[in-house]
Amino acid sequence: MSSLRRVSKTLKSPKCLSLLQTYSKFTPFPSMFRLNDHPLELARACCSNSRQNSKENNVDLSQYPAERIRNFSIIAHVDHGKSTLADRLLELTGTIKRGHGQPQYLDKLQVERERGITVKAQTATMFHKHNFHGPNVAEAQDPPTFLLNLIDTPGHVDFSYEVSRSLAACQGALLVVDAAQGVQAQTVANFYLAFESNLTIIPVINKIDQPTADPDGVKAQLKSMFDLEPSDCLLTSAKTGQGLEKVLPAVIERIPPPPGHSDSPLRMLLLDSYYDEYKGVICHVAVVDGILRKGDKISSAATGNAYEILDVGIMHPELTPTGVLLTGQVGYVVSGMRSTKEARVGDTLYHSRSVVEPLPGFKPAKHMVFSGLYPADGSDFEALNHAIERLTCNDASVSVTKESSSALGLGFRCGFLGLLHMDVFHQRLEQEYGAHVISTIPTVPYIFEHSDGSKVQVQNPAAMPSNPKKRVTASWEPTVIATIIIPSDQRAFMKYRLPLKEIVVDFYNELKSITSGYASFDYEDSDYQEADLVKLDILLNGQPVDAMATIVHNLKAQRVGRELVEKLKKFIDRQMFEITIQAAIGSKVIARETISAMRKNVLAKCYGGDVTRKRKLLEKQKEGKKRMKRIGSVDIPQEAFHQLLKVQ
Ligand SMILES: Nc1nc2c(ncn2[C@@H]2O[C@H](COP(=O)(O)OP(=O)(O)OP(=O)(O)O)[C@@H](O)[C@H]2O)c(=O)[nH]1
Repeated sequence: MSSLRRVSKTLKSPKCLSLLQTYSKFTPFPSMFRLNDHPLELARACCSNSRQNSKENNVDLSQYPAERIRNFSIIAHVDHGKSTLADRLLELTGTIKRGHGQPQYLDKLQVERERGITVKAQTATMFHKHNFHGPNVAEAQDPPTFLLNLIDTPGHVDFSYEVSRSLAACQGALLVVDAAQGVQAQTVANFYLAFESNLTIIPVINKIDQPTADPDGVKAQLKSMFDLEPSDCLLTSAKTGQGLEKVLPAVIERIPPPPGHSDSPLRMLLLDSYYDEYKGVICHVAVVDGILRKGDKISSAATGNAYEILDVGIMHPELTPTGVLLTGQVGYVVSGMRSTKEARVGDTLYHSRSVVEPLPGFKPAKHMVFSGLYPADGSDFEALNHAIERLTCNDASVSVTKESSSALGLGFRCGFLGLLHMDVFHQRLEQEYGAHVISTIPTVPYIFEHSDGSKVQVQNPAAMPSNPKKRVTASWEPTVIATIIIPSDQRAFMKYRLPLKEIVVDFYNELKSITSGYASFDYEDSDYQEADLVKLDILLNGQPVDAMATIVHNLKAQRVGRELVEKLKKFIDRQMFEITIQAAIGSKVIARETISAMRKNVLAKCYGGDVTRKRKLLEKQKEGKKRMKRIGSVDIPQEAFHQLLKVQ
């Protein structure tokens, strides 16, 4: 028997197999290992694997057991300085260079940079030396290094789902409050999110450099509203750097290390994902128990699918391969997931060979606003489908179902967490995927009861019968509990129950403008209440346009109908025939406008024989036509659809 066959036979003996199985629980073999492999090959593969696992790209994660890890979020009301503070902490730890020329480093999306808001939570890993026990112990000479995972979260109410998901990976949070503005509506909402998740909360009073800063006043607010001790508050200016040196020591000393058991079977929580053209789906994960190594075989508790870990690492601050993630660490994995449907946020990933109890996951996102999304050019349906699939990988809070409209063709009905969320999703589709999209009037999920006692939830006005009075016996609309804080001389804290539809369109902007930007607003969903609802149809030359239908309160129908037809008249160009625009409830027309006919000859001014000029004008006209949607015989510019979103 050759030596190779002898080794192979020995390896296959029952005793050796059971030893291997026990051993492999702790030291996974490279994925290409098979029992018939040559022992030298096997040894080489194991060595290179462990080298790669322990130290890849100069980051040796084996030095960071759970007690040297801190996972924390930065939460705050919008604009109180989260992203700027995150920048300073990344600079302080040398994770990014000072003056890297890109403020709000973690706001990576174009839409975030343009609007100056955070819409996606972002994670970055930092390393920081800290002398835990004071200067008298031996550690003072060479203080230990801690691995800190920072998650910057959005402040706007529409993205609080991102915040609650981020908190699931953390044991603590920096609650940032503007020293001049004090506690605002999202400060309250975010405090309770963190408090209910049992996180250690470190209050940070930021922007103390402002002339109107009142840190003592804010300390008193934090004490009276949240029972946070004034002596626990850190005072900082993320702009001047004042007080920042106290932030990371507070994180390390006050926030507990992640719990979890390194010797238990692997359980990873899938926090987020996005699609990369070269690597496929990249998942952000938190290792709750056990150890993950490159080459491991993992399974998804949600889908049952199995994958091999092709790459694993941390965000330091960009993807940095480490070959391994230990208990309590937050990082990324690439596992060959092809479709975004496979990466379910909140899923538990575990070693395929083990049996584990799935982690609790996240509460499903509650969709407040629904709107139809259609390709501006009907033939682009597949391209839009592809773009939506890719984008929902990075924004799992959007619900998508296919629908069709007689006016706009094949499209999608999407559920969003709010109007800003809808707007941002729309903008990301255009900017990141080049998709040209028409959105229909946003609607909230209404409930209708029919005479036979059956109830239906209607997310698309087109799905509601034209004459509700005949077939519908009762209707209900969703409401919210709104919190409004006005930090004027006499600080007012108001709580109202409002119909959701009322706050969906422009309520926030109006509130800001009538209070000169001082009021802040947040809401949580509440019960349904009975309401007298009707479907308002829009007709162009007598033909109802399903994509423009909307559901409104009977009392408001007249005003909304008038506004809609006036808006349409303003944005539809005169065409070669007369166009009538009507708003109707059932067969009753409640508003009407007419656009008179004209003959538009773009060449009319081109007397003389300049062929190139004529051609240019015709090309321009053709381009203009592309941005039109033909409904029946009427060309409607995309802008008209956009304007309708703002009515009500
Ligand atoms: N004066 C002063 N301005 C600050 C300070 N920190 C942040 N700012 C400014 O406040 C504005 C908002 O800062 P961001 O860091 O974007 O706030 P944010 O909380 O991340 O905002 P969202 O992500 O939209 O919720 C920016 O113009 C910052 O330059 C500070 O300490 N002092």
